[in-house]
Amino acid sequence: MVGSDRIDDLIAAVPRALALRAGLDLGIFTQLGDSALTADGLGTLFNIAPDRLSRLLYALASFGLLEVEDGRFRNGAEASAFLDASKKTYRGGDHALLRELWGADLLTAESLRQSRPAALHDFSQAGPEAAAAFSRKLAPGAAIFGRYLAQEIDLSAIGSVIDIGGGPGTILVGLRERWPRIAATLMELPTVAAAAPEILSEYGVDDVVVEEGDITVAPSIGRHDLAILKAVVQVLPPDQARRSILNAARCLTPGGEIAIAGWGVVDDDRLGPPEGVFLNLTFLNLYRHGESYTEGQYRAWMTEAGFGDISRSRLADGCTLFRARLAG
Ligand SMILES: C[S@@+](CC[C@H](N)C(=O)[O-])C[C@H]1O[C@@H](n2cnc3c(N)ncnc32)[C@H](O)[C@@H]1O
Repeated sequence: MVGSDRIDDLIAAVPRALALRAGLDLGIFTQLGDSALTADGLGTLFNIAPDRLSRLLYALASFGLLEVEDGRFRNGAEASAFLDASKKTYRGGDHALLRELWGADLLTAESLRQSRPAALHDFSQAGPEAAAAFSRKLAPGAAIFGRYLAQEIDLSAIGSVIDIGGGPGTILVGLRERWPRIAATLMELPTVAAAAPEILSEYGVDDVVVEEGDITVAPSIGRHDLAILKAVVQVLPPDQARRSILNAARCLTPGGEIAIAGWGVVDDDRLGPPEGVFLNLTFLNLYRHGESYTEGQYRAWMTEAGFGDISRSRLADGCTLFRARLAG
């Protein structure tokens, strides 16, 4: 008889992910740090009744994110490495963004039935407060991506980098932890650009040049050795996606490099990678036109823009990275 293991596994994964989210929302993993605390101790620190909090603590312990011994809870190895905000390897900063994305994901059937995004997110129409709030949600993950990118690309010969559609601009923060001397420019739509300096200053950075612009209309006013477009092409309709890459090429010096990244990329058969396939559903709920474009589409747009040596790789967090270079 055919069992329903696959369906059972899928359904079982959701409550675990939601428990993880609650733990991140409360800051449990960070509060625990390297210590071991009882539910009473944690309850006092969070001002939450211990008998209620302990349900979450045991739930997190049931799948190994926490460990429990003699009523004391401590971080398991993975939580200690990736969910404690005091660690450089922290990955939990995205939880505010995930709240928005998972909320949107619940609306997929509705978006399809209504032929419109049920949780519309329009970057060009967002007011200053909404734009700043969204950039804040992006900031921690973008800084982490900047660190990944700094490990991936040798930037020793790069004098100037531009992060196009960089939101809060914190990719540049992560990148320059390893390559501090590189001049950095953020190019963004006006409302998003306006919010960036304050967020960057919270990361201790005040020397990023913030340039207002629409990459689908014109390139940067400057020329740079590296242009980054992360999670930008995927939010645009196809004709604008193409133009964003054409204009990104015009931001570069001869021989300059482009790094196009995002989870919103799919193989030409559209069956993988899972990040791109499922983010494509999230996009149905958020954007009128953005989507996970195929590798073939990205390659065609880059080739048309004059790029050669096109390569595709996958970063540790599942993000797709295309790299390519203009002729010298
Ligand atoms: C999903 S966010 C990604 C932000 C950032 N790159 C990151 O990965 O955290 C998409 C960003 O693209 C920007 N954007 C959208 N259309 C743009 C355009 N035409 N020109 C410049 N930026 C644009 C948005 O304002 C937004 O900050």
